[in-house]
Amino acid sequence: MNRNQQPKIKVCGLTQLNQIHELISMETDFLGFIFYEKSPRYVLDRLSLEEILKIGHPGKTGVFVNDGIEKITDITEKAGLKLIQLHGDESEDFLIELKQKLQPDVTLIKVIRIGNNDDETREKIKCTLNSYRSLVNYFLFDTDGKAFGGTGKQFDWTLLNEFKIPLPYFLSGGISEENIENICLLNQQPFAIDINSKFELKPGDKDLEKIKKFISKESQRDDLTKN
Ligand SMILES: O=C(O)c1ccccc1NCC(=O)[C@H](O)[C@H](O)COP(=O)(O)O
Repeated sequence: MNRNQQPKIKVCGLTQLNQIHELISMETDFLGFIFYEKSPRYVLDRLSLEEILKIGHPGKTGVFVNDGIEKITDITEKAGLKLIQLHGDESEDFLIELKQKLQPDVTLIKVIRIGNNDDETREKIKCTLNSYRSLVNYFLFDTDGKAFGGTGKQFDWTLLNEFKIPLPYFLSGGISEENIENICLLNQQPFAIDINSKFELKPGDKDLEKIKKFISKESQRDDLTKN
């Protein structure tokens, strides 16, 4: 199994320690913890900050939606987060201030939520890519819906082919074993794939067998590409 050439895997919405340890043994690259209280995957309903701190993994990612700087920096420190995913409408000024308050080794991901395939969406993507490219390490494209995230819905990936994406990016939004086949249609391959609700028994309770099969299939895809 060689996973060097293919997108990395992020599993988001984790709430159970036994599942987290299994995912680490499967070499999952990023573990996503949701600190948005309105999410059915709100991690602090199930795990304490001390428990998250004890998880030794370089891809511990905290997902925040329109939170204040103090809350984000406090949780980042107490939970030992390595990446922060900003999933709301955080402004550029907010990001500048946040970066000043965080340890320099914390990685930032700016989410771009994509709605309809129309000119308004194109403008939003273009503006966000331009304005945030020097402020963050990665972009993450997700589907815009009634909820901020975890919608289980896919956006029109072909929209991404209209842009030169200036940073490595995470592809997200309703990714499943079926639609991942279409990743080959993307001109610029994602740095990572973010999976969530399509791999759950119920919100926050992951289907580990399904994830294992997905990871193994992705690895085979890479091996086949090289043969
Ligand atoms: O998953 C949530 O409940 C959630 C709520 C609010 C903001 C973000 C949230 N999830 C963040 C993620 O990175 C998800 O993996 C992403 O939204 C894709 O989820 P899905 O469409 O279910 O695959």
